[in-house]
Amino acid sequence: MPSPKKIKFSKLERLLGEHRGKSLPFALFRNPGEEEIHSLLQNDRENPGFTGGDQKGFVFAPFHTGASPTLFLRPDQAYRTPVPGGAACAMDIGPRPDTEAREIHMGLVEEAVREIRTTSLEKVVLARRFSLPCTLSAVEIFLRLCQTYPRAFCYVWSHPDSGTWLGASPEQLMEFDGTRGHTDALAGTQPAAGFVAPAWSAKEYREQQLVTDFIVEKLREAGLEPEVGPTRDERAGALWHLRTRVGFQADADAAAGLVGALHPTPAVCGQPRGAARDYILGHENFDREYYCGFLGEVGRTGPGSFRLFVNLRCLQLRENSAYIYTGGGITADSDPAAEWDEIQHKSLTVLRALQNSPD
Ligand SMILES: C=C(O[C@H]1C=CC=C(C(=O)O)[C@@H]1O)C(=O)O
Repeated sequence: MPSPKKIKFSKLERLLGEHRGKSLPFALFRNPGEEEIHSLLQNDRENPGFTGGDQKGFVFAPFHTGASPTLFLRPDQAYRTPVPGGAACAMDIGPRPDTEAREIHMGLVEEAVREIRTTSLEKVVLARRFSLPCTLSAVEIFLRLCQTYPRAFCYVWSHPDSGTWLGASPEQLMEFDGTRGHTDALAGTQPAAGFVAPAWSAKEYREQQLVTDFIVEKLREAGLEPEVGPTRDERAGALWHLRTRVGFQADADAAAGLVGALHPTPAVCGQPRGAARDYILGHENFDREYYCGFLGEVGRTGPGSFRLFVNLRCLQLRENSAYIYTGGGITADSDPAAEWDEIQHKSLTVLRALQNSPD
């Protein structure tokens, strides 16, 4: 990978304009807490695939490998650009009420709760996709996400084999520096009213604990020693989640193998995983494609290193419209109306960047 050249935003926009004109792959991302945009551009349309080892670049993987390919971007050009200031979105916009969609989602949740109460399925994450008109450019939306969510992993990914996706993810799948790594168990959701963390119910703790237990089990199966941290409240835009960080020591091969073993975790799929995945594929009326997949930079801080995030709070940009994806974990105690409210709240993360003109 060439070492990234520092360029101004206006120059980046020009380069991207030319690149997009030729339908060539690129990824722009801003790491949590950073004030710099990283841009990686590939000069052809080849997909080298994600092979691990000494690879350097950016991976974009689907929820379910059967349906969409795992894509890998080789960075022929790499740039660093300060995030330009100014366009954060106001927080006062809400999703449009949609009675029919609400009924459908509540029906799905009711059916899943029945399944959970009568079978070995413990948790399943059920999602919804909806579209709305959008004429903003990908870069414009990306900037709004960066400026509005300084603690999220914000990205835009564009590839002829996947289309254009954007998001502001609060969830790290795994970070690994060559010897040490960690992964996050993130689940449980409540709307944020101010900066005081909410009180959590037993249902939310249980939903999140399932994710931590799954991660611990996968680490042990890989012969690694999980270092489980405390469970904390985590603010993500206008939401709170519960997060437990699990650290480990590993070599590069073991860490790469762990990515495959962990994905998709019960935070985006369910438990037991096979039954939850079958349930999702059989009941959701759309293809998740890259929603609930993972993405991130590979090989930047050394051979075998990576920093991967779960593709949540995301959208797919189409011609003059956007598909928004949002889901939530269903357990035996789930209340269908509350689950609907939860996914409506989650959709606000990207809706704000689409609907609100910052001018
Ligand atoms: C599946 C999503 O969120 C996951 C991550 C955090 C909290 C979640 C929850 O409370 O259900 C979900 O597991 C989504 O945002 O579409």
